[in-house]
Amino acid sequence: MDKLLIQGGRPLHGEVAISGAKNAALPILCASLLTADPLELDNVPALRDIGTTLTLLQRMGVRAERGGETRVTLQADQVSSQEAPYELVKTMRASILVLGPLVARFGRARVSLPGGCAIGQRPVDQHIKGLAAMGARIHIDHGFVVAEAERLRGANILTDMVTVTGTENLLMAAALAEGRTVLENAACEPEVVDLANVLIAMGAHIEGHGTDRIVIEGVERLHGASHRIVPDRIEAGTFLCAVAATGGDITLRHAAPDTLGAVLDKLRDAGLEITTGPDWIRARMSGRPRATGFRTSEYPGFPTDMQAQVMALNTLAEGTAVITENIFENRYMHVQELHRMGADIEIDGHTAVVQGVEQLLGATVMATDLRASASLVIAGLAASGQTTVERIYHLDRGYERMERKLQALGADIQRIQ
Ligand SMILES: CC(=O)N[C@H]1[C@@H](OP(=O)(O)OP(=O)(O)OC[C@H]2O[C@@H](n3ccc(=O)[nH]c3=O)[C@H](O)[C@@H]2O)O[C@H](CO)[C@@H](O)[C@@H]1O
Ligand SMILES: C=C(OP(=O)(O)O)C(=O)O
Repeated sequence: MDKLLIQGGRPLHGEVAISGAKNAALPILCASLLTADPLELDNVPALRDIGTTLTLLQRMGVRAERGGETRVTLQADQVSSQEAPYELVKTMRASILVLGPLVARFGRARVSLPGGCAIGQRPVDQHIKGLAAMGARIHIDHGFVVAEAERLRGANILTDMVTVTGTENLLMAAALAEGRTVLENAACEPEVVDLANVLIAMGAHIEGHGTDRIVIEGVERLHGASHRIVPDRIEAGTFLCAVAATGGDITLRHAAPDTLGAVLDKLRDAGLEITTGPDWIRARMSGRPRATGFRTSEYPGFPTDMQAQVMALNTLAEGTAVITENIFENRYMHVQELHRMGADIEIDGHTAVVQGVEQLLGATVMATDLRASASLVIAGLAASGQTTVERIYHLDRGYERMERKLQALGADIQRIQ
């Protein structure tokens, strides 16, 4: 299993290109199931999860052709199976995003329940509730969600909580349903907006995307489209945390600062000097960061996907930061690993109290989930001595060869087998 070897203490300098957003690309790849026409995508990130999704779609009969580094063309004109097997779904929970499109276009789906996940139980009951409201006959059969419907009917759906992939599944299903669907308590994330924009380009009638109330007038069929995936705001935030921890001066290219408001606010509070343009962010840091507490919440609040990374920054900060994780019930797996590097963090339920220390010490640590692995890399870049991060397949799920991007910024980091 690959590991990362990091010699800490080097400031970061230079430019880094931000890749397309994982959490936009995943639902948009699944949207290819909604039409027999080609869906041409650009700025698709080269990530483990993208590979898994393409494998899943190809197993169903979707044709997928890569054109160059970041271009993918998909065509679902020869789909032969509406099944998503456990061995793929268990490695990537976002596989549930084929459920809505399969039922909407083919009238049936058999998708494995994702199973457990490091950061929480992450059920899909709201996805099921919404599709049932649209007339799908759904039951759980030996660990699979089995759904059938001659044609989905529009419905008024109020989800019990804000769910990003739940909103996305129901948005895709409603695009081909008969009549009007209203999604209340919908997710407002930029990745949901990007999906809606692709669906509109494919001929869907959608209004209110980006707000908590989305109205969809279903159509008989959708056609192909071309689309460029939005930049990954979490990758951008991760690099900003890295330079805030190591010191230095970096510029992020192909970024979307307008999707990072809450994160930029907190990192400025921590002492990061940030300037932005339409598609770039420059960040300069000298001296020790200041402790910066936050509470995670749905967009546009502080994103849970940035919690572990800003916690890593806080372990080195001057003062005490109080962090509350409100989205997932077990998203502090990185804490025990940060402790191994000398961090002073106390957990009390959903709250973490981080007392900054002068210096972290390099150690061998183990990645437990995607953003936990990013927080360990950030800590290793700032620590004194060598840090080995094990099980970095977690990191590869959501970051495109992070070590190469960091090497280009001057970090001493190597991938080893
Ligand atoms: C591929 C993708 O886009 N992943 C993102 C998506 O995950 P994902 O869509 O899985 O996360 P949700 O927004 O659905 O989860 C939010 C909360 O609702 C709960 N819940 C959700 C659905 C459901 O049917 N029942 C239920 O109880 C979850 O357990 C969690 O506590 O949004 C999360 C929250 O912004 C991000 O951390 C993930 O990076
Ligand atoms: C939790 C995340 O992704 P996923 O929902 O794919 O596990 C993430 O991107 O931080």
